[in-house]
Amino acid sequence: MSTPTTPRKQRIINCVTQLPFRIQLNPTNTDWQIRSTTGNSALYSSLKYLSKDCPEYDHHIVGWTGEITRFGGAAINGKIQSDANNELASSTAGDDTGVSLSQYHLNKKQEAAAGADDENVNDEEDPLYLTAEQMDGLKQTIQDDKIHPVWLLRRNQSRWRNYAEKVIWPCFHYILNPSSDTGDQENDWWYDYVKFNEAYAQDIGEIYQKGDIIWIHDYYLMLLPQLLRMKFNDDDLTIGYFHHAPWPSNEYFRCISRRKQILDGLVGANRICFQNDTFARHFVSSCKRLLDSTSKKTTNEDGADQYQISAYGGDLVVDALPIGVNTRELLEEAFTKDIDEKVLAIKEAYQNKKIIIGRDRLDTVRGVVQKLRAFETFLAMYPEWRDRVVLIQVSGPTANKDSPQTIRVEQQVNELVNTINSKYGTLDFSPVQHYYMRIPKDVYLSLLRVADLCVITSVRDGMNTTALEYVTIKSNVSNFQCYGNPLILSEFSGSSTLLKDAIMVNPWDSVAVAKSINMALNLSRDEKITLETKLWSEVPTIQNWTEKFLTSLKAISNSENSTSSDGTGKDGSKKMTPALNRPILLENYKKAERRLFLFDYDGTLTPIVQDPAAAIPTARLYNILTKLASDPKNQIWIISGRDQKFLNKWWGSRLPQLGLSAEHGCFVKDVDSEAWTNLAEKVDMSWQLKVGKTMEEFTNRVPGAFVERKKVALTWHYRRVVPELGEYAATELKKELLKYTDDYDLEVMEGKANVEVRPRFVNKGEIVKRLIWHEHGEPQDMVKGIDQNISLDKMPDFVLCLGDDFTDEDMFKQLNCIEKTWEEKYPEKHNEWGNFGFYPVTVGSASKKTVAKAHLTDPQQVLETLGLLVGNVSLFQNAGTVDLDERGHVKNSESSLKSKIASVAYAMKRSASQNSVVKG
Ligand SMILES: O=P(O)(O)OC[C@H]1O[C@H](O[C@H]2O[C@H](CO)[C@@H](O)[C@H](O)[C@H]2O)[C@H](O)[C@@H](O)[C@@H]1O
Ligand SMILES: [Mg+2]
Repeated sequence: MSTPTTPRKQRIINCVTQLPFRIQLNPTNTDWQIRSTTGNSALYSSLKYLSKDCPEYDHHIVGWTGEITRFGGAAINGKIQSDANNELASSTAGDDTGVSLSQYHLNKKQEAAAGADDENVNDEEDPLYLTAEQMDGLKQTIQDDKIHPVWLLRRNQSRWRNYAEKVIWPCFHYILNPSSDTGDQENDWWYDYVKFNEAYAQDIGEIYQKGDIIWIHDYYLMLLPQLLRMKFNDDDLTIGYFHHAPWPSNEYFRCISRRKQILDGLVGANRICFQNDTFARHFVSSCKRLLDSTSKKTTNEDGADQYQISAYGGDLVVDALPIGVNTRELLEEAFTKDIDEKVLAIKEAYQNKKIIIGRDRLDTVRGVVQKLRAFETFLAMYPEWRDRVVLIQVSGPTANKDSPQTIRVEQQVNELVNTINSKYGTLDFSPVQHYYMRIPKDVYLSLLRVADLCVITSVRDGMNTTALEYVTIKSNVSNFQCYGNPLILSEFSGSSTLLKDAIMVNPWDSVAVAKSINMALNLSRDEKITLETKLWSEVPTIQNWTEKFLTSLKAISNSENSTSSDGTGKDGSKKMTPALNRPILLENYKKAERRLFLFDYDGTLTPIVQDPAAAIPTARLYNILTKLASDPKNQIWIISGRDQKFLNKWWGSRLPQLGLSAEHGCFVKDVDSEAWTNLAEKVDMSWQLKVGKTMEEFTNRVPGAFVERKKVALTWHYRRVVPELGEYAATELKKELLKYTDDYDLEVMEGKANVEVRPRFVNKGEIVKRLIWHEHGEPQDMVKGIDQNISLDKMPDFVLCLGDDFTDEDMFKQLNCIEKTWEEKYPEKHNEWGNFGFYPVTVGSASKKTVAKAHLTDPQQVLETLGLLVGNVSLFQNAGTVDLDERGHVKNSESSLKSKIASVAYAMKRSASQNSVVKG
């Protein structure tokens, strides 16, 4: 009799920037204190909900420990202490069973503690120094096999935050920092940002199981989706990314120097979700502008807009799902006897006064300055309210509290508070009560309850959870007449599209805000209740948000797991192309005798730029190709859509050793020759008239478009057109052009922001076929037919074919086809890597739809790879992503070696001192 098997629970790996607790060490003994953190309450309550209330999931949390510090207070022995704001830590990690830290982690930590950073050597005063006993203490304290800390123990622990907090965060909130130095500092920050993401990828690698759903949160981890794709190269891998912050307009986003890398990292996800549709749209337009992606707008099951993005040929879904709050728990916590008393006490303190509350972080975007200005205007405009209203403003410190901008905001706030209080206050009453501090949750809840009005004037935020919490509290009918009081909300807050029935204001317009405050305070009870009823129905619960996000990810996972016969997902979209294995390529290159290089030009050897005439080769590219061409074993061909004129100007006249093929195979110039063969000579060209005319008509209607007329092919370019219009016009143009294809045997091709027409019989694949079935090094006769009886040892034994575009797929197909033929014809003649040395490599992301066998991300990586072959670039520089050793140093780097040596030296020093203690 077979025993019934329990179905496997769906595993969720939730990746957050920081675990929901802080780890602190008692300075006087080995006790650890683990406290739940404040802030991020919505996200953490989602984690808590998944861990506690969703038995259908096996929920794992991966997150950085945050800065591990010492604390001054008394130790709490081996117990996790939760504070009022969040209890996740106690709920998920509170019992004393099991061991959460794998030996791997502890070893890592121990070595990190013992080994020096590249810039430092440990000493016992270092707050990061952990003895073996302290380590054991930590091991016993964090006991949960569902929580996976990411240890990043370099001396300067906050380094991991720099790029996210100093570059990304400001830009995402429409703040552009002036460049402070030559860019070196930003480079360092970026380097750490990459390493931070790499560390997560490494740790997830330890726990990942096929079928897991990975959910990544927010802008510290934007490279992680693609890193995981590359790591697992698993068709079943489902990755969702939720962006909690705002996403700026492309005009801002494109100011980030690493903008492409960031997008490239994100598009590894299957679904990317934002707080509202505006952010989703901004993201889509960033992808269109910077990644050349296309998008299709549809609607999701809730009837909201959804975008199907095709980035580098891979598909992903982009939409909005505003986060919610744990309304049930909040109401339970807010309506207790203890808080009743606090509410009464506040009311008592401000008798006969209306209470306006504000709770914001004190940074440049939360609009505290704007709020105070508006309040000042309000008191000036409505003298009748002067001693009848108090504004209780609680401002919490922000992560960037030492930045000059934050310091300036602090000064402005202090000045405004003083001005208002001295102008409109009396000896025994100040109309603004400003508290610059973190307040405990019970105080916060009391304020929400007692408020007659809440004013939120942020100039930019993702989702203002204070707004949601306020509306939740006001939904509860209780004593103290606090039910249904109104909310004033900035139209720039991410929550404004959700809480449509709040009283909307422009925080930059003090007079309008002042009028709104007056109006809100004068609302009748019925009006307030009507508003609140509507608002309350607009607040999402955290449970709903969590479930909706996961349900949509599960749907993606199910559809992609049901593979079609060719082994791809149902829609064929998420078959991942692995990164090119460059060390093996190098080895194969070295051993090969007859090497053939087949290079596409635009988007492969040079980056795509606005103006085709500006896509010219760099000196570095010349150097590398000159070196490559100087090796007699090498034959190099550029097979491009460009015309002869362009290729001659930049290549033929400078490096005649290169073979050239222009206009997708219409014209060919052999290696070491100047003569061009026209393979389209006999083709009827009368189609050019009609096609040209149609293209011109579209050009006249679409500002920014233009026609590139080559000898044979005609190309309609729309890179400079507004993306949505360009795409629409290209689709329409294609429809028109398809009308001519049968009469003239033409092919209409969609390229990168272009539509191109050429005779069907030529394509890049045909050229490749000719070049491979050929005696290596001998001159080509382009008119003669192909001889497939040529012996294998005369044909190339190494073919590196690189291309970025749709037309390059013909080359890859041809290579795959020849490889197959050779497999059958010469089954015994594989090289030592089990193949024939063919490398069809696409230039683009891993998620691109392609028949290539590997990928390089961009022309930069192409150059590095070619540089590697000619010895210009070391393997380490060429690594592409940063490969870390177990202490967070780049693998095989000098600092890694130094750190290892220091670690050994330290261990020896320790054992020597222990021995002397024993002897003593
Ligand atoms: O086969 P390729 O060498 O990749 O050439 C394909 C087409 O490339 C050129 O257009 C593309 O690159 C331009 C420069 O970066 C860019 O501005 C344009 O939007 C791209 O479509 C070229 O102008 C075409 O003639 C080639 O067919
Ligand atoms: Mg190209």
